[in-house]
Amino acid sequence: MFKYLLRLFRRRSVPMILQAEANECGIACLAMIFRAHGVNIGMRGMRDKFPPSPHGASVRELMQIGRLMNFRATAYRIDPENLGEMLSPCVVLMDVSHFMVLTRLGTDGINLHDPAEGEVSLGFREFANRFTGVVIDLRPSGRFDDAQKPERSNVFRFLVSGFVSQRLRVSVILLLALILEVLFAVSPLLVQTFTDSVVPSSDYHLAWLLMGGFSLVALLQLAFGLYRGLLLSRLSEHLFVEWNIRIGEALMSLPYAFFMRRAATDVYSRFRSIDNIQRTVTTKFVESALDGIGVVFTLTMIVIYSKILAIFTVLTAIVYAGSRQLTVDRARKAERHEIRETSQQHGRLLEMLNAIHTIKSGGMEAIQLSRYEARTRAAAHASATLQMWTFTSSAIAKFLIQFHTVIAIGLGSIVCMRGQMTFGMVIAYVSYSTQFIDRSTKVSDVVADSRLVKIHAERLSDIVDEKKMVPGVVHLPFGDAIGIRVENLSFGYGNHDDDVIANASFSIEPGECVAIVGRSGLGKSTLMKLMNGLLVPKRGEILYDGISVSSISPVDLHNSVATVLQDDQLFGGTIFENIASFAPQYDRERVIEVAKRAEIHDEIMQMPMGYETGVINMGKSLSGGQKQRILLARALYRRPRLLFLDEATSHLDSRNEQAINRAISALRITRVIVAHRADTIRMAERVIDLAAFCAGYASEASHV
Ligand SMILES: Nc1ncnc2c1ncn2[C@@H]1O[C@H](COP(=O)(O)OP(=O)(O)OP(=O)(O)O)[C@@H](O)[C@H]1O
Repeated sequence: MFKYLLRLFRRRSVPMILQAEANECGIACLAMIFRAHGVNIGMRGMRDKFPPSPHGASVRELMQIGRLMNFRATAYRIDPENLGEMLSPCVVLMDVSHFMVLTRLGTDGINLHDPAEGEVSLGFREFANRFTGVVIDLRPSGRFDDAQKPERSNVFRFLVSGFVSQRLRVSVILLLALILEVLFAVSPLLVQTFTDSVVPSSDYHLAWLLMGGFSLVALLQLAFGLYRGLLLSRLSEHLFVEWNIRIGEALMSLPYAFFMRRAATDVYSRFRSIDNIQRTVTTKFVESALDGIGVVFTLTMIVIYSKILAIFTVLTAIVYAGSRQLTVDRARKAERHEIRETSQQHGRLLEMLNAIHTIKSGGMEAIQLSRYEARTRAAAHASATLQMWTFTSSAIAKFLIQFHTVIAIGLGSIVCMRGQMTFGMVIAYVSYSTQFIDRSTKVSDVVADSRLVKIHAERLSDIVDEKKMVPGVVHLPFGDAIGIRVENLSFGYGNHDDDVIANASFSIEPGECVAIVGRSGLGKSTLMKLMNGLLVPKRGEILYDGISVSSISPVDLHNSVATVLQDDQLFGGTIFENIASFAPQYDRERVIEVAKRAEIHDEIMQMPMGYETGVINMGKSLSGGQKQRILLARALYRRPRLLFLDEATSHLDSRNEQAINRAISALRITRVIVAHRADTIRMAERVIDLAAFCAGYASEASHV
């Protein structure tokens, strides 16, 4: 009870939670409101509890989620000028279909948490133009489940693990940095000795000695600096490889559903975040690791020389640290914006390249180019804004260093004229204080940059912290063909969307050839992806020889089941490699044998390089029918005991199709075929009409 009251009286500060997918703005806004009221939930928790539909969430769905979380949810239609009646925070619908959280209504403007962009402030007029008038007000209606643990991210552990094998290298880099610090530290003392001892006493011998000493110090600095640079570049290389490979591994262990929800460019841009982190960590963090020690040492020295002058120097450093903190929020926003815009620009370019035939044949060059231009301009503007913040802080740093040097020399000269310091001491003081300012600005930069790096780490968290597939461990029993049993299977793409497959139950005997039919868009490919384990059912089960697909070991699945989907791809490499799925050692005889069965051998032999022909540009150099037959050969190469074919012969002429149908009919394995063409359906021993499952009743299919 006490905790509940405490929560009610606590000031509502709304945390910023960013969406990772285009369709998640609604649940991200709810997560912000829930967190503001003390519920421990983040995007991962929201996705688990309320998986977003690919089409996004409606106002009604968001209200339902609010109620399920013990919040009183009310939706209003309200004019912008009456918004003052609302208690912030609340969810507002902007730009037709984008949800944001309104956090503050002020006379100067309106503050919003935009899950796509971060914090935004809009003038009243701009807000009114973009606001749809729809508001969702959410307030706790009782106790909510407090037992949920706060979501912890594994990104930090992931990043640190990259350094594990580099402990020696990092230690040497730090040691060299320490030596360089010491060498830097003695330089001002040498200058002081020169000025105060050598010049007044005209001691030529000492002068030569000190010159030799200076030169030696400079040479040592050069040698250690070069060696440290070498080690840093090696460390950079290692981190780049290590982090990219580990993220690649994490990505590959994610379920297929993750990739269905994301644009490829979004995932790609998350890999770019690794470059950013690696560059900042190696060029700034590791390099500046000892700047903190340098700050303490140089501060001690300037205090020893003059306490009054030290106050001025420290004040200068504080001004810089303050200015950096003031600009870092803007810089963070600019960084987020830049990532988003650049990713969209790359996306548009990739889209154009992938659809180049459509563009060329449809004469759409100019219109597509103008769409690309708009994205490029937006990305360039975002990049320029980000650069402006970088330039601003470096210009402030340069100004303060220069200003400090001039004033320090001036003040030092006054102190010298008063006889409180020798001229050599003034020079040494100026030198130490400049080093102090230099190091303290670097420390401020590292503090500010760590907040920028956090943005990139959060983006990696989307891959690192996402729930991985748990690989099965059960082995399939030996045999020639696999029998399938589908039990009460239901599946829909979003939590709130209608089920595509509803309560389907049927079985396919080992060795049977079954065609799944139904009108376009009914769910044939979806059923096939469920049956081959790519998608996870919402309810019900799929069993191979009595074993649930999800519990079968991936190796057994790979060895026993092959699938050719409508949009399957070939990879850069030779035809040999593609048919053998890039196995390190493959059986050339078998490649040729399956290519003959897939009716593609003769055409491959007519190519100048035969099976060594490179599949340039992911198969675009091959005709649609040739590509399909190579994909079929690839499936057959693995000697599957269960074969799924989804429109696998749709590009073939009827002669080739009939020949392949004959070859598939002759296989003594279980075959599940999705096709529209009558010829292909006719070769099946049985037809399963999907309409039966979509109409809400399960039926055993009729025999042909
Ligand atoms: N990734 C997805 N996200 C959301 N909805 C999807 C997705 N893929 C398919 N759907 C929807 O699921 C339904 C079934 O699609 P599916 O591709 O399984 O149909 P199909 O019977 O194979 O169609 P076709 O014969 O045209 O290939 C369609 O309404 C489609 O819009």
